[in-house]
Amino acid sequence: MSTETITIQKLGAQGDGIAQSADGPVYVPFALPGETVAIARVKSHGTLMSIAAASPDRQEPHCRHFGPDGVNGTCGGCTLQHYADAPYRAFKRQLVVDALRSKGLTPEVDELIAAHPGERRRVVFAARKTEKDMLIGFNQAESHHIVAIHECPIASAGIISRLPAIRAVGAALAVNAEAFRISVLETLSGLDIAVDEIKKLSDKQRRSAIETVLALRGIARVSLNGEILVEPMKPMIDFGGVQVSPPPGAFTQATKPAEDAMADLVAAHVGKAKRIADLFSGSGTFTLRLARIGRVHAVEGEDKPLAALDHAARNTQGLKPVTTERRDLFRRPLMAQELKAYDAVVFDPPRAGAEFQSKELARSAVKKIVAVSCNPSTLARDLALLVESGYRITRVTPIDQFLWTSHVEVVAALEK
Ligand SMILES: C[S@@+](CC[C@H](N)C(=O)[O-])C[C@H]1O[C@@H](n2cnc3c(N)ncnc32)[C@H](O)[C@@H]1O
Repeated sequence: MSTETITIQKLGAQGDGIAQSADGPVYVPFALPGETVAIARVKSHGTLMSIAAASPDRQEPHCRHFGPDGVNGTCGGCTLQHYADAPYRAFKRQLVVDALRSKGLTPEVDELIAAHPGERRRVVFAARKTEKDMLIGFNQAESHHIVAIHECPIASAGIISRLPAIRAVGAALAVNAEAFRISVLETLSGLDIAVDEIKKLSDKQRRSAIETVLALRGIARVSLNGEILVEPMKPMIDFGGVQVSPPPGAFTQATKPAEDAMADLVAAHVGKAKRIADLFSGSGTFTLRLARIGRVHAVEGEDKPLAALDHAARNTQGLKPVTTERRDLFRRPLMAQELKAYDAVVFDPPRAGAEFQSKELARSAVKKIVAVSCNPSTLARDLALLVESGYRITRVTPIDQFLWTSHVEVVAALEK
């Protein structure tokens, strides 16, 4: 390890400060562009030791678990909370601009739709039962160490106020000292808690866990490794005025404001299309809103979210017809021939993007396409395929739902 003083030039795609040294780039977490910092260096990784000249954009962090001096270690989330709002938002927008430019695409990119503290309704906690305590928190960056938390500036008040109940659920289910995960979704009827990575549970322990949960307030459901353990209330979430009960551990957008912003953009881009396909539909975040515009065919790889979506669509008045199809869109994308049935196609794949589906869309005559993505680099690859085949990008909007991180969502509209 060597110690040196360097000047940070920019932030990288993961949010680390990057400085150029004689032997290549050095990545320095928690350092900001323009700062001169002393670092302890191992190869290309620099640990921030002290700041010789701070950026005027450096601000007080919102959380005491933050940074190299974080209480009880450094929580691995929110690594950009010391960056002032305006440059932080400009950095996230620029990630999208740069990713598109790397594929030769130069559309106008909107300002970032901002996220705010207290909006996160979906939080995944790291947990471990010790002899003395039930630890609930977040993993320290690149470590199994759990930074125990009792507050969190990004999580919703409904989750933070129920941390004692979440801790009680963890304690009731933990078998031994192994680390496990507790995913919490705040729903209209209470918390939907999905516990994973606990392998063995005796019948006695199961019964006692159920009793514990039933005595707690504000818990709608607890599931263990995907199976419902106890469900005092059906967890319900609202997709544009339609109530859906998602399966345990189902994908939902992490914040309601970002979900609404994405859904509004998707609906606006789809316009008056009468025949719509919603690919990678999940439990119907976009499908159920789009069903107010035209008939929608929802395609998704998992059974349970589709069943939830189907049930909600069948029990809601005033929607146009909704059909569902379980299909592995990575192996079997909707082919150009099948795409003839639609005026508009929305696709919202996982981080890997939708390369094969984009190739088929590129061969199709679908008039409007809306691409939703949580990964600007795979999005850029997929959009480039569409642009090469004659589609025109009409709007690109970056949206923040993972506050103070380098993750950014994007909604892109295309026409032919
Ligand atoms: C980013 S989520 C979007 C879900 C939904 N559009 C929403 O906003 O809630 C991606 C979805 O793709 C689904 N998925 C993952 N791999 C898939 C595959 N190979 N084929 C079809 N769907 C897949 C996941 O189950 C998940 O529901």
